[in-house]
Amino acid sequence: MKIVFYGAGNMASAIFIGMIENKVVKPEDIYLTSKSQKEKIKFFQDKLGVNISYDDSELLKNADYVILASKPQSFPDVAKRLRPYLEEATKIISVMAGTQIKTIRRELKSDNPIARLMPNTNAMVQHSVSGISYSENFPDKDELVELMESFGTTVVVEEDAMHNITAATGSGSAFLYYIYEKYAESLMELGFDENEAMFLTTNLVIGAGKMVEDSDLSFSQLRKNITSKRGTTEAGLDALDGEGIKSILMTTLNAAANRSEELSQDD
Ligand SMILES: NC(=O)C1=CN([C@@H]2O[C@H](COP(=O)(O)OP(=O)(O)OC[C@H]3O[C@@H](n4cnc5c(N)ncnc54)[C@H](O)[C@@H]3O)[C@@H](O)[C@H]2O)C=CC1
Ligand SMILES: O=C(O)[C@@H]1CCC=N1
Repeated sequence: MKIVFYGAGNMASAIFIGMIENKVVKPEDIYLTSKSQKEKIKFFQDKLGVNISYDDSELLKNADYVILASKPQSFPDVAKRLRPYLEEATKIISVMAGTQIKTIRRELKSDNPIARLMPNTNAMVQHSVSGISYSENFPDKDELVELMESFGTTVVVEEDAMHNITAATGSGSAFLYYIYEKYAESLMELGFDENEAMFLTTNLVIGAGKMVEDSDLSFSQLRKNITSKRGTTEAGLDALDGEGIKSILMTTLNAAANRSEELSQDD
């Protein structure tokens, strides 16, 4: 198997590190190229044993998969590199937010099989939840799902649903990290110093994550188990509802999904 990553930034590296750590793909099957991060990909070569190259003809020769992992705005440059050497049977997997299959096809000027994948950086710890949608001519879907499940779970969706998946889980962990950041800052306002605030928040997040993973209870039941009648938790939750937590989250998710739609119209 030969898997070539065009782009070796935050998302690509989470994917290939996740794949390698799970031993589904051998480091020697992975090829990296980039534009801006030459030292970083040298580091990946030395640390992980993956291949690196800037020669598109060498990269694309007998490639089974090409992963498009640049920013959407850089895709025209990436397409220019791919066009002369792309072989017919190579499957194209794009993680770019908002870039539609028809745009990828148009820029590559090819009928290659294309799938869009919307993963998240939890791939690095094999916990991405990734949306997948396929072009009509995509063969071996099972092989792709198996590969993508080496770094988490997958859901197959129609391409239109990618905007919502991008908001919900592509961007979703950033929304949660931001809440943790603000939680730690609020603890500092309560009077904890920075180290204490970080220690308390980090352990709270890890503990809550483990409870979600290990317990069969719903989020709502886990919350109820902490909430005493007329107690401290009830007071805090009433304040959170009073501030409109649900509507804040809806505004957040709608803004992200709308941006994905806008990116698809830039095509
Ligand atoms: N960061 C995330 O959590 C997620 C990102 N994505 C998508 O992944 C893509 C990459 O995002 P990040 O990894 O965060 O960006 P990044 O800025 O960390 O990495 C971009 C990579 O593209 C490379 N690149 C740019 N022009 C190139 C060219 N002409 N040839 C080869 N490589 C080129 C850069 O050198 C760099 O390695 C974006 O399209 C984004 O929508 C999708 C899901 C989650
Ligand atoms: O912010 C972005 O556009 C990308 C897509 C999903 C997560 N990061």
